Amino acid sequence: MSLTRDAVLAALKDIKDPATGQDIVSAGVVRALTVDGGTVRFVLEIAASAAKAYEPVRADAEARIKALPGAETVSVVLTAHSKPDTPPDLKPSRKAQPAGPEPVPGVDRLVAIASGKGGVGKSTVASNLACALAAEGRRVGLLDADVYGPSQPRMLGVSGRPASPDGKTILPMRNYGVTMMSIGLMTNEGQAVVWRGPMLMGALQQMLMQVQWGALDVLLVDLPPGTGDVQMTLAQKARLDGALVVSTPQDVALLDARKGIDMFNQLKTPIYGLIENMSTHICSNCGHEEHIFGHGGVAREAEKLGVPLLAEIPLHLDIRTSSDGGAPIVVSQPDSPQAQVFRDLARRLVADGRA
Ligand SMILES: Nc1ncnc2c1ncn2[C@@H]1O[C@H](COP(=O)(O)OP(=O)(O)OP(=O)(O)O)[C@@H](O)[C@H]1O
Repeated sequence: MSLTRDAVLAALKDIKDPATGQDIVSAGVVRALTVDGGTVRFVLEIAASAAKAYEPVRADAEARIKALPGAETVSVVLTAHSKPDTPPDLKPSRKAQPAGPEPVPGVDRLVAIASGKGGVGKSTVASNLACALAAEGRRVGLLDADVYGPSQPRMLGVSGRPASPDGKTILPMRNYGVTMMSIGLMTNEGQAVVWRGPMLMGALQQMLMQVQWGALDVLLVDLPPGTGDVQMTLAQKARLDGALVVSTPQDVALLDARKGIDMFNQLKTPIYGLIENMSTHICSNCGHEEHIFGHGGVAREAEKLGVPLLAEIPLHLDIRTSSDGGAPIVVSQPDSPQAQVFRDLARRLVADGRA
């Protein structure tokens, strides 16, 4: 029996909206529902501050739809409300946006660096990979789209405001051979920013399309963790060539990484591979190796998912201190074994024509 939109809506009507007490369909929380064969996708549009309260609702909705006859793949994402009352800081200068993904001008390849879970070292991988690609002679850009914790200015030792001489385009920053732009350079330092859906889209689109990236072999995009607006917007607005998914070996991180991979599959973005970070701990005093977070989990997961495991990056104090100090280990200790892992990753991506 094939799954119908009505059957999906009927199942969702059994779920109560915590904010209004109505069912989530009547409360207008369910948006952008598509039912395509056995694939069901929709968003739950909620207030930005209510994300925690709605996670059980999201999980419940996903479980109920999955249990319907004919349901195969179900994607439910939480997205923040679009209240028109707060004007965005960042106004895209173009009004009508063309539908469908566009190439980023001058950029040959657009590659996302994603993680399902926060704090797994996605930004550390992104900055080191960018520097390693630059060391291979590639023209590389890094767009820090981690709206919830932009860390690339600190990791790449970049500060100051990007200039906009004509008021329309933005000049990117540059360090260690990497052309970079970060959402953190466009907001005031230390200022908490609550991004709503449309603001995110505007800011991301502006950073992709209005920054003068110049001619680049590859533009890496450091995404926020998880599966939300930024990921969706990126895949819908820009022609994304592929994604690298970073995970630590723990089960919880892997579980989230799987969700990330599922999302990219649904967005039809090829997964170039998994990167295991904090793979083994190497003691900075004695060099002793220890598998703090377990070992082999990401390799097993990669095999299960049929994607390559591209790198296993050790947990090493120097990786953290170098990033904290504004010179990634690939730059500050290029001949160290830790830097070598990133350089091997860069070489592999170049050899495969992906960077
Ligand atoms: N392999 C590693 N060895 C040592 N420290 C690491 C390693 N990878 C990341 N770290 C440290 O872990 C912390 C989190 O890393 P990072 O900011 O790159 O994670 P993230 O996944 O981008 O986080 P967020 O969820 O905030 O975007 C940082 O202090 C970083 O220096």
